[in-house]
Amino acid sequence: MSAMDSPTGQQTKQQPRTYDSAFLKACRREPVPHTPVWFMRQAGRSLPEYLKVREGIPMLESCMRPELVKEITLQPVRRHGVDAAIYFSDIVVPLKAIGLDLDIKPGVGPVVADPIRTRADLDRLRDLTPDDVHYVTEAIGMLTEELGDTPLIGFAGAPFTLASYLVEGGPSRNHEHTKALMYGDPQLWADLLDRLAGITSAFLKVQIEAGASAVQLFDSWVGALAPADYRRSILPASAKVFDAVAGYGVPRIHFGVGTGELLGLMGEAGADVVGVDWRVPLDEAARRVGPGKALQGNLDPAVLFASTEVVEAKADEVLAAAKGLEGHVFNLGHGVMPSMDPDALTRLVAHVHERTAV
Ligand SMILES: Cc1c2[nH]c(c1CCC(=O)O)Cc1[nH]c(c(CCC(=O)O)c1C)Cc1[nH]c(c(CCC(=O)O)c1C)Cc1[nH]c(c(C)c1CCC(=O)O)C2
Repeated sequence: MSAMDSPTGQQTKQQPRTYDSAFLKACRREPVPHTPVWFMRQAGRSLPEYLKVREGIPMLESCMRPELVKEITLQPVRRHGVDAAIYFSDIVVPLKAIGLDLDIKPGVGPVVADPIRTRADLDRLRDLTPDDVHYVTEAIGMLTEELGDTPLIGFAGAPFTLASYLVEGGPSRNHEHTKALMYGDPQLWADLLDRLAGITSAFLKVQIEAGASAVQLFDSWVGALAPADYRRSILPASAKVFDAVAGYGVPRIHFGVGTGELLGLMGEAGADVVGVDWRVPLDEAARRVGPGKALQGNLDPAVLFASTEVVEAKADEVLAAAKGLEGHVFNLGHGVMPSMDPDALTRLVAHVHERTAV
């Protein structure tokens, strides 16, 4: 097989269609025709058309049906006119794909039957091969065709956030078992994160080679850690993931919640774009991250429950704080909530486009 027949060859051929999009330009810190907008969790339960196509199909099963994944990924692009699509999946999909016994419980989140806490448990975390997630390659192939010049963002969970679900056995407020392992057995912890970094890298590579134009690494719960612990116990594994996909030249976005004290380190791990939650204004976030990186964020999602005037005024505050940035991708400070009014999101996209049009 020659290089041009390989999935990588296809990627090279597809890249130009999305290359000049506002989203990718902002990620590369180039001038943009308008500030690009997308929303974390834009595909999902805030949309009636999502609920309709998902009816009776469990979450993880829906992630393995390419036609359905394509439809759900496209829904927010059609409805809101966002500048990028995010691949419909979940951070636990690659873990399910290597055979772990886990499920996503509605209203709860990922639940793992047998938590991973000992060295012997590590054997259950085998490497991920493209074959394990053939449905991802298939779905992305169909998606990039339909999306045309709208970029598709691939994503994965970062090693810490995945470890938290695996070690706790489910969602956790305090991450107590996870931290006990991290502090109590640093070598086992490092080996666990290294393994997860390998799985995550392989999963992101599959998405990029199938045609994703950017990737986001979600470390949603890493804000639970102090900077010194992040640097020692997390950064090496996240850096391994970013290094593994550096050669593709697609922008790498890194996001977590409550990460005000970690923004600089998350950039250092190798992100091109650092996602910021609503707690730190973007001008201050830029000081913490330093030069050479774009920022993504950061309207408080709860603002969307206020009146249109309030939403627009708060969005303008975000845009004002972003004024001097090298590159800005507008987003919420965390995901869309299921009870949000989809029309408020559509109006917000139009408002940001209008306000920033050059
Ligand atoms: C921590 C995390 C998870 N999953 C994800 C993260 C990181 C992002 C974040 O910080 O919010 C990532 C994720 N999960 C999902 C997406 C789809 C793409 C998109 O952003 O639109 C993405 C990017 C679909 C989903 N993932 C999930 C749903 C809801 C399941 C359903 O529709 O029945 C969707 C659409 C389930 C899920 N999966 C997870 C949680 C916490 C939940 C919610 C549990 C609940 O309240 O029901 C784990």
